[in-house]
Amino acid sequence: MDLEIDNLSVSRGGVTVLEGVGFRLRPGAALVLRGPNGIGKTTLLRSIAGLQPATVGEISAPPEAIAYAAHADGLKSMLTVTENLRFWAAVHGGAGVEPALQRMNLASLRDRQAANLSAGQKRRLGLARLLVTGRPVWVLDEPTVSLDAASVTLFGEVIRDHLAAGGSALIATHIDLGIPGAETLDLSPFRARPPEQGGPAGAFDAAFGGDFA
Ligand SMILES: Nc1ncnc2c1ncn2[C@@H]1O[C@H](COP(=O)(O)OP(=O)(O)OP(=O)(O)O)[C@@H](O)[C@H]1O
Repeated sequence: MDLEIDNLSVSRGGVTVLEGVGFRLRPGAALVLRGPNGIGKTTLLRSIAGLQPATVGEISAPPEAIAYAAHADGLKSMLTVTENLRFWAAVHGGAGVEPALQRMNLASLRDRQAANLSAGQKRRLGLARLLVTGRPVWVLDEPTVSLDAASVTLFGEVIRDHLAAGGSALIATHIDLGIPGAETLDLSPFRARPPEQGGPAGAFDAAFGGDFA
């Protein structure tokens, strides 16, 4: 499924942070979003995932096509690793949990409560969720935070397999995930301009100065 973004403006706390964002993500493709802290990467990804409305513009793919991995892993701390994956598989009606356990190197932790996982193990479980959704468009917000080098390499392979199977991935990341052919989109040119420079009312907030300087 294509993910096509056209002339999108997104806001945070009532303030427009990005405007005029457009790109197309085809099956088998990956697009890496870049930009300094505070530019609006998370805000853009949340809007594409359907968690908050865009103020202007169009998003072609329905939220049901999108698997979103946010900063927070969204784990159910009292459930085991396997139970967490079963829960998400049931919610999404996607694939079985065993391949996801194996693929994200979680098999030896299958019966451990999520609350008792390390930060990197929690992150691997959060990413394993992507595999049980069966959804084609992965939207990933800094997915490698807390992962060690081996797990970063592993997750890069998981993404490559997903692309080879016809999926796609939109990724905000500051590190190289080793995905051949991945394109990069720098969000800096889409930063909302202050009103006196022709931007929409409310686009400027003095508090942004530090991040955008
Ligand atoms: N509730 C809010 N009200 C006003 N502004 C907000 C609010 N929440 C976040 N912001 C601002 O919106 C801007 C975009 O934030 P966002 O988290 O999307 O940036 P980001 O590019 O993902 O940053 P990072 O790389 O640090 O994760 C930031 O300047 C942030 O300070």
